[in-house]
Amino acid sequence: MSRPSARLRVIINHLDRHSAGIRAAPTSAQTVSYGHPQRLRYTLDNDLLTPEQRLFYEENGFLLIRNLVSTQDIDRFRKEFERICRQQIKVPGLVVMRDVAIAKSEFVPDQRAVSKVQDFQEDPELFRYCSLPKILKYVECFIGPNIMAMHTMLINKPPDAGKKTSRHPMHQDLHYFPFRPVDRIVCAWTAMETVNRQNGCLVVLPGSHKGTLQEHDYPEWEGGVNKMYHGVRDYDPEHPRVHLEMEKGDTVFFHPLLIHGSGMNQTPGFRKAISCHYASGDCYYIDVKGTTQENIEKEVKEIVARRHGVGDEVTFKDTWEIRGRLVQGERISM
Ligand SMILES: CCCC(=O)SCCNC(=O)CCNC(=O)[C@H](O)C(C)(C)COP(=O)(O)OP(=O)(O)OC[C@H]1O[C@@H](n2cnc3c(N)ncnc32)[C@H](O)[C@@H]1OP(=O)(O)O
Ligand SMILES: Nc1ncnc2c1ncn2[C@@H]1O[C@H](COP(=O)(O)OP(=O)(O)OP(=O)(O)O)[C@@H](O)[C@H]1O
Ligand SMILES: O=C(O)CCC(=O)C(=O)O
Ligand SMILES: [Fe+2]
Ligand SMILES: [Mg+2]
Repeated sequence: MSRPSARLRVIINHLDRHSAGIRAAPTSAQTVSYGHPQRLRYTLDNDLLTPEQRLFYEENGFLLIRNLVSTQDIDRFRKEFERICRQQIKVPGLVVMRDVAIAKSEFVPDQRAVSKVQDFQEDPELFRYCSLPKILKYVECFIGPNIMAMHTMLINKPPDAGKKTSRHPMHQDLHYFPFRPVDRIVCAWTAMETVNRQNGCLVVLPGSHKGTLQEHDYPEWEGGVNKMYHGVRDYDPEHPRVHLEMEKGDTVFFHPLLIHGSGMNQTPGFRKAISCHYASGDCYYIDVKGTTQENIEKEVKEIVARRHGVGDEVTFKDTWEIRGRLVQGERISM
């Protein structure tokens, strides 16, 4: 763990004074002085992040890197997504999801109705995203050199059909994950076009990663909620939040306890983003029995049972072990 330099302490003071809205860095330089190096808990020593960036992640639970993924790469991901939607290729293990407002209507589904594809680890073109050296260099700063890609998504948030079902309730991604330690997990989420309040950008509660995993359940939304879109149970809409407006290629890295969601898409276009959740190859699986994660375990097992006609022999852990792919270093205990 590095010793904060004099420069770092200057930056902390600077952040204190200037981070309006976003929670400032430690309230005094003392809290990360030489005597307390353990304060840097969420990032590892590295040559990439500036002290400002490192402290920002420590304090806020996310870090936004502008213009990280190239236009060429994003255009290729978009083309591949379109091929999947047109059913020109079939990807083993891929989950295609339609918005609940469309799935539950008489509407004849066309490719435009796909709101999300998940688990594209067997699609070499989309999976390239998870192995991009530019992304992995950042991921390593949070979880170390052994890197597993655990969960992949391309989110195609549809124009809201009028029931606000395009929203994603505020949640912590750790709710879905039966592995630990929590600080060795990180999400990379890249905007595939401009994302703003109009088309439903990410909304985050800065600093919420310092809390614990909360109880999650379906929010009581009149217009319905998408399958598995659990939200934190006692969501306080008064909590200060930050809208992450991003341009094509901008990438945010965030901690799995950070409370986040996304607003409704009030534009006629589909809002696209691609993401991957990474975990260290030396993370380990936990049994979620008796924890707040029991409800999601049950739901996942029900879906697996229906889709694959299997019973209790497939565990929650198995569903993750099968999906995980090593992208750098060693797969030790995952
Ligand atoms: C960090 C992680 C964060 C997250 O993972 S957030 C949550 C991510 N979402 C997921 O994991 C996706 C879960 N979705 C799925 O597994 C599938 O899309 C789902 C819901 C099982 C549907 O699978 P399909 O193969 O399309 O099956 P189907 O068309 O025969 O529909 C079966 C029943 O499901 C319903 N359905 C489809 N899409 C839905 C939706 N978006 N929300 C709620 N219900 C939905 C559909 O109406 C049908 O219901 P019924 O049996 O007719 O009553
Ligand atoms: N009861 C709830 N439980 C969990 N999450 C919620 C709840 N109500 C709203 N949210 C989530 O809070 C976030 C903000 O939603 P909201 O629609 O109020 O704002 P927005 O559309 O992002 O921004 P704007 O203020 O510009 O409309 C979204 O992620 C939304 O899904
Ligand atoms: O792209 C979005 O709307 C956020 C999705 C998300 O947070 C998730 O699926 O876990
Ligand atoms: Fe999420
Ligand atoms: Mg709104």
